[in-house]
Amino acid sequence: MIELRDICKSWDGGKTFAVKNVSLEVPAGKVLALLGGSGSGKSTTVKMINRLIEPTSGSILVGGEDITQQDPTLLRRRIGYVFQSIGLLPHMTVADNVTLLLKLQGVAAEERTERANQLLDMVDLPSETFARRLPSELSGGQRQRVGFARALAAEPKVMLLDEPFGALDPVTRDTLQVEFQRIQRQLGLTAVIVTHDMAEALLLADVIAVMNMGEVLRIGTPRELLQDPGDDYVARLLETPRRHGQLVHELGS
Ligand SMILES: Nc1ncnc2c1ncn2[C@@H]1O[C@H](COP(=O)(O)OP(=O)(O)OP(=O)(O)O)[C@@H](O)[C@H]1O
Repeated sequence: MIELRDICKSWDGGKTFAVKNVSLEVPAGKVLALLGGSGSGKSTTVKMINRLIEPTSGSILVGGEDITQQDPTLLRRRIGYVFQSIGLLPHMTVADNVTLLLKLQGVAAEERTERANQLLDMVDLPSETFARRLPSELSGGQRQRVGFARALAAEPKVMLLDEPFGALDPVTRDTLQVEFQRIQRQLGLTAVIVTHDMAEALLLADVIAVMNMGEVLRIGTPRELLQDPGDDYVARLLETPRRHGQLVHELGS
């Protein structure tokens, strides 16, 4: 469903590379986690899939079609995008934020209201309570749910998520991760999720691509990485969730 072929991105005419020779495939209905430290090229990679950033070289296919042949605005309507700062419009109600794209597409008001209510219920924000609120009247976790609902409004088959849970407290984060997984499976979404958290990648992804300094160091299923990290950096990333799990287990036994 998503294919990156030998993608490079340089911001300085080829002296350095933010992303270097990245090739990845995400089959339909699967979740790929792009995992790595700060500045490793994760966001740049994901933003090239919806043409917020243009690659220096290489090609990207979504649904088998080269995205450079597609109108960026239409492409972005087909691809849901969730990011940490969410970007809700402050003067619009939650319902209007969720269905803004549908309004731009000319969908009638009555149908938009119905769709907003469905989407809000789906992300566990009961519409009778939340639809008429303004973003400023929500908690961070609730705003992030609205961001999800908005990304789902145009019924995308592909979803890009850039650190969607990064700013949330651990309990809200855990709840939203589980809900994302439920919705992703229910709708059969193909997703790329950017994270620097190995535990999150292990829990949510079918395949993990570990990035460092713009390159993909290792690709594998969570099980494959756990059984054979194949690289010192990957092994170190795996140590933290393992050690935390063991410590918690020991404390409780
Ligand atoms: N607009 C830009 N102009 C110049 N350099 C950029 C630009 N955007 C990103 N970079 C550089 O590209 C590299 C990769 O950045 P990117 O945002 O993809 O990293 P990341 O892995 O998502 O990091 P983080 O986890 O901190 O968000 C970094 O060295 C960054 O400084």
